[in-house]
Amino acid sequence: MTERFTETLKEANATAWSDAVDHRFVTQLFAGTIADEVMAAYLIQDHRFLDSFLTLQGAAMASADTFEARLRFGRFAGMVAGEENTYFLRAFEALGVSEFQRENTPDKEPTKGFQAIMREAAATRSYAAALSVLTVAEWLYYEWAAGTSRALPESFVHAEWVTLHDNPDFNDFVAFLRSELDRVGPPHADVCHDFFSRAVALELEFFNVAYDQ
Ligand SMILES: Cc1ncc(C[n+]2csc(CCO)c2C)c(N)n1
Repeated sequence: MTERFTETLKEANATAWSDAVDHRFVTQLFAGTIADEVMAAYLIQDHRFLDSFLTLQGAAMASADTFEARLRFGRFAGMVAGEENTYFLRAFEALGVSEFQRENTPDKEPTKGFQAIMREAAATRSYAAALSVLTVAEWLYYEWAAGTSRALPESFVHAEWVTLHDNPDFNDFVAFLRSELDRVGPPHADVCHDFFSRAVALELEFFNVAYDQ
């Protein structure tokens, strides 16, 4: 049997991929030992990431070649815009992050990098390009979160950040993205490799800079 296209993409970026999935951010998140300042710095940047992510998802929805896919993106966008946004607001309150602090914290480099690559992918109007970036953002998070044998940390700030990325809806969406990219990617392999590998590098940097205070 030939290998899935998405598996080939991941293998081409195996080192950066596993450095991100096994990052100390993940280990400390599960252990509940992550410093509040690190978690706060990460979530301030990630809330902005979510904004550009939703923009790219809109582009994927527009460029998708089937009605089924458009429905699937639409359902997921509703979920992200609803529940997920309330997590951020509750977490900011629990961590004592004020609106003033959020508004006056500059974008870090990987946040800017993600905003740029998402705009770039959307501007290509290519479904395969948009999927390449979205698949990294979802699948990589699925891989670190879906450690079934690990107990959940106590604080909801930590525990919900795990369960948001390990639940049936999310896991199903990751499977959907992969199967779409397997289906439409191969004729555009170069474009997919390019976007995929830049997105993996940005994911790793995104974790790294949460520790720069
Ligand atoms: C840097 C960064 N990369 C990926 C994700 C994961 N992610 C982003 S949007 C989204 C959809 C709804 O959860 C998911 C899973 C993240 N949060 N931050």
